Amino acid sequence: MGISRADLTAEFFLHEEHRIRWAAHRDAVERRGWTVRAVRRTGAVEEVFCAVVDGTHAFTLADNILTGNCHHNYVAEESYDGMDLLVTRKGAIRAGEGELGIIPGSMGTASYIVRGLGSTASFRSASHGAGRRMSRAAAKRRFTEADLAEQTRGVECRKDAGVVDEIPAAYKPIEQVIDRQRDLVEVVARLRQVVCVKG
Ligand SMILES: Nc1nc2c(ncn2[C@@H]2O[C@H](COP(=O)(O)O)[C@@H](O)[C@H]2O)c(=O)[nH]1
Ligand SMILES: [Mn+2]
Repeated sequence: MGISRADLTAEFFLHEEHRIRWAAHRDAVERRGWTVRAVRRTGAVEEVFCAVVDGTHAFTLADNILTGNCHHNYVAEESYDGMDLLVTRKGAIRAGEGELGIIPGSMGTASYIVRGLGSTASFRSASHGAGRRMSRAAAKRRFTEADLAEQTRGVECRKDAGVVDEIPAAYKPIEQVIDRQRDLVEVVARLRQVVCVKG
């Protein structure tokens, strides 16, 4: 995967020094046709944006925001009003009081790091993402690769027909989805989409 200078805008860069370096080398020759065939150790040290904490699957973002893996399809034994229940979170995350979670938008829109408010009305749960506004089949009928390229402009990601069913317009507006669950979570950080890797 490569990030091409020509595809980037100044807003892409989180660090001022990186923005300045990019601006100074804008006219550098692009090597779009190149293919990575091998990766070797060079001893070079680069600045990174997050660090994994051993054993916990947690990592920190800029400003020391601690976050981590966030499951959204599982069953857990939990107690409510003295009753021991099996809570199934299928397309939902746990939002216990003070617990951190991730609520993503789509390939082209923002993601949110949130902190649960522990609402028992939702069995301490919140949404696991913006959620679909149309099926994968409907998205494929309605949108083209060109629409996908347009809606993911500035994001380094696949833009081919194979992922048109995940086009941003196939999902609900993440800002609205977050707004409508203010009683379940508080926003810790809004993350701007830069790279999206499909597994
Ligand atoms: N940041 C991204 N968010 C995405 C992507 N594909 C989907 N989504 C959002 O997450 C939920 C859950 O997705 P799922 O594929 O696990 O069902 C979904 O409702 C979207 O709001 C993505 O590529 N990047
Ligand atoms: Mn997806």
